[in-house]
Amino acid sequence: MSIGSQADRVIIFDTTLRDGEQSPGGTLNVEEKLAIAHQLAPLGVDIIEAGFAVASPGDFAAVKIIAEQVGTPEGPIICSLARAIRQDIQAAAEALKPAARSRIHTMISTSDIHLKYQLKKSQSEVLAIAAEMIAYAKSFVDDVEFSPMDASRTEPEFLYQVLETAIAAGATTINIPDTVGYCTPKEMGNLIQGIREHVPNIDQVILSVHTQNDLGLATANALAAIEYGVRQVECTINGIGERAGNAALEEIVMALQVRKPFFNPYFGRPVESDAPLTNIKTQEIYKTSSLVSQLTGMLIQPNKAIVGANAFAHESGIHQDGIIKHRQTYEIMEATAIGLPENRIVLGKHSGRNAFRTRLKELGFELNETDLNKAFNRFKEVADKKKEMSDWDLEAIVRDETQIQIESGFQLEHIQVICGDCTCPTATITIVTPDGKILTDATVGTGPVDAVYQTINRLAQIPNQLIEFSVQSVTGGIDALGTVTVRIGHQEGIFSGQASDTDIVVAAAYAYINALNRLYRYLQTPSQTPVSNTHFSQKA
Ligand SMILES: CC(=O)SCCNC(=O)CCNC(=O)[C@H](O)C(C)(C)COP(=O)(O)OP(=O)(O)OC[C@H]1O[C@@H](n2cnc3c(N)ncnc32)[C@H](O)[C@@H]1OP(=O)(O)O
Ligand SMILES: CC(C)C(=O)C(=O)O
Repeated sequence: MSIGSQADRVIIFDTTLRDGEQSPGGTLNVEEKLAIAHQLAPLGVDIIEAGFAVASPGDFAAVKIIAEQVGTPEGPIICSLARAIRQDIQAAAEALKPAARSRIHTMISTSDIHLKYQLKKSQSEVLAIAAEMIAYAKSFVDDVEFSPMDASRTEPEFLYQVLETAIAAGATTINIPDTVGYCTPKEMGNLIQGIREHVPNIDQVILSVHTQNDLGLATANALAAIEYGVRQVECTINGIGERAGNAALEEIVMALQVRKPFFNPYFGRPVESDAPLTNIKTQEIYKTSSLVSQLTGMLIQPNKAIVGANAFAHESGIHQDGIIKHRQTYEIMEATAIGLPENRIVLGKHSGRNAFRTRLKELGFELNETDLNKAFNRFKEVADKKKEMSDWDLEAIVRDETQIQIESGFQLEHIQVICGDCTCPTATITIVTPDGKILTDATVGTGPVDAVYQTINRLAQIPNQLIEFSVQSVTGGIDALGTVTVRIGHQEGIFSGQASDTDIVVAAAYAYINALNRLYRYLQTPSQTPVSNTHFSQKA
């Protein structure tokens, strides 16, 4: 089957900042979105869906500043989502104005269940709205993407009709969302094939797919869609997103890279062709993944494909033996391909700034002198307690020491905790309040962390609910750095914080203070900040 005007490689549409940000508790503020967008550009994504401009003043500001700073003529296309509603399209167009190349992505549901219960509209009404709103979006930008939401559960005949109408109205990309992650890969293939056979003008546009991960099939479905001629995939870093998330960018890209001979024929190329299948600079993957995890507070499971801590680790003897004899016995790709360093020199308390700087550079962190010095001092402190510093320790340190600074908030001055099996866990804590007061208090709790949190609550006086508390050991060993992630709830919003230390009670205190500071900042300027806010990881 010909793919007509479709691209000769897979266009990577990154929606980390829109659908990814819909992860409960994983939302981002403007500075954080901008920091991620600045990393998505060198990663080489073709399109950044920077947000949903109409959703909040914060999201509008984020789309606008990303359009200004990242949407340069050489940079990616900047996109905003919009419902098929004038007000949404106007907001998107306005926010996107500064971008050299911009796209409005408008969508409306097409499945019977959505029409009946959500939109309360008939098929003919939806058809008319789609045509009118695509034409309206076209009056602002040439590049208009249309998504029939819940496409995979839409009656095929109606779907074909909507798509034909959307293309006639001026859509330049047609995106097929498996909104509820319901498809199997075979069904996805049939769905795309059906569209390509029954929508007469489909070859005039780029065909795209958006796969959700409810059944853990998002990447498989995206790859199946590619086999059937889709030339744009919508995906997110680390696969984050609404509910179980989206297809992970790093999985799709590395599958296309590692299995190029398998995919080449679907692009009409000889099996052995070496032409790239995406524009992604894979060496930027690891760095991007860490940044997204850090700023969203969404930890990466150790066994996550490509970017998990265990993805390139070999635990068992037979595997280690094979790896020593010949790497490819148990590795289908090299860690360096995603930006991890090849030779891991051991850093410890005797290491100097140069080795430290070099290793950070290998890991993808280029720090200015101030940040480097801060991180180096912390590195020395931790190295005094730990024999060996792993790459993950270094990342935790850089994460803690170099993130975007909170302008105002509480600071933890001192913490002392007494616990054991014959005493009441007691925490004595001193904090500095945002207006400079130094306050000290002590409280008993059911355990050391409970005592710490109760004491901080008495001092800070900001009511909230602890929703999640998790500790992750950064590396193995008794002296490992522990990273604590905390999520707290306050009315509609969820705020999270993260911090690392060799003492997990200390890390817990800093993580909690970081989350509280997010909440505090939100309470100071609610209209400036998204309703559901995110973590902030800072250890003073
Ligand atoms: C599958 C996806 O990921 S879609 C993207 C989902 N992302 C988000 O929703 C995040 C941002 N959303 C928001 O901030 C808010 O929901 C807003 C600003 C968009 C809308 O807020 P509100 O005006 O208060 O509406 P609310 O969210 O309660 O309900 C959604 C409304 O949009 C309508 N709607 C939903 N999708 C569409 C669409 N594609 N086109 C037109 N109308 C739509 C619904 O029918 C409902 O209308 P109703 O109030 O007349 O029943
Ligand atoms: C807006 C669309 C593409 C979406 O996110 C979905 O349907 O899941």
